[in-house]
Amino acid sequence: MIRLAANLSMLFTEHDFLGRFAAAQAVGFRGVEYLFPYAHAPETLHAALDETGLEQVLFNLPPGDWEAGERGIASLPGREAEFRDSVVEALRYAEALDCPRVHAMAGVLAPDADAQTRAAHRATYVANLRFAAREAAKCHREVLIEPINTRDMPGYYLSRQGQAMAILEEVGEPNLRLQLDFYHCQIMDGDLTRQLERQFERVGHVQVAGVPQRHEPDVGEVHYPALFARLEALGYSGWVGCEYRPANGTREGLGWGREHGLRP
Ligand SMILES: O=C(O)C(=O)[C@H](O)CO
Ligand SMILES: [Mg+2]
Repeated sequence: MIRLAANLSMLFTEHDFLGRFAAAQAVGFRGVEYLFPYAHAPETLHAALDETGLEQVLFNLPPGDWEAGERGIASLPGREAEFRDSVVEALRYAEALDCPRVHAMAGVLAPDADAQTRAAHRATYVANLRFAAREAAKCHREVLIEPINTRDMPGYYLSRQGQAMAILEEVGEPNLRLQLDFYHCQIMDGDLTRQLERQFERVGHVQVAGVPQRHEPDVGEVHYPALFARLEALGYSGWVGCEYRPANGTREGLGWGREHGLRP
């Protein structure tokens, strides 16, 4: 059974953030994910989950200075203390919201970075992720890494599936897992079904969106019914985050999810 989670950073934006929880529940979503919880007290978000019966399935660690263009700090040399604090803060929220997993964004690498700089980023990334995974293991949480396409996020440090698998292998912590966003995977690597099969044991979360416009999954070049069928055949028991920008209003574009419990 595919369990769909509404990404409240992209869906239901016709409502204010806290109003999006009820809007998602009303059309059949059973879980929610979003970028960052930190603008709200944990108690406020917990109340929104309680009132709707929704599960919190994912959110991101603090990303550095998002407004200034930072997209995570996990691979940035010299920011290790800040990263460690961000792990503690994210896990505080994860425990308060009963959220099983958090995503550590890698950060951006200058396109002209030399080999020494690239090596420093990798070493920092591996050490930071090992710290994060070990801290998360103390409260039975998972930490995820997600390859993100460099068309949407130029210079993002982690952009390829093979790169992510090598990092997971090098860090060597069982609760460090892959956030497989099929949208990014199609843009950067393609071969979606085989990528899923190859990496399945390390997949901690899945996200979907149409390619190339990042609208609903049934808009664009990816045939998601085949991927959903493969996920079920493989026995995927996690969540599928609906991380897309609706082509029109959120409710108008939910027809694709009827067979997965959505009620447009
Ligand atoms: O960009 C994405 O696809 C993500 O899932 C990140 O968590 C937020 O940028
Ligand atoms: Mg994603």
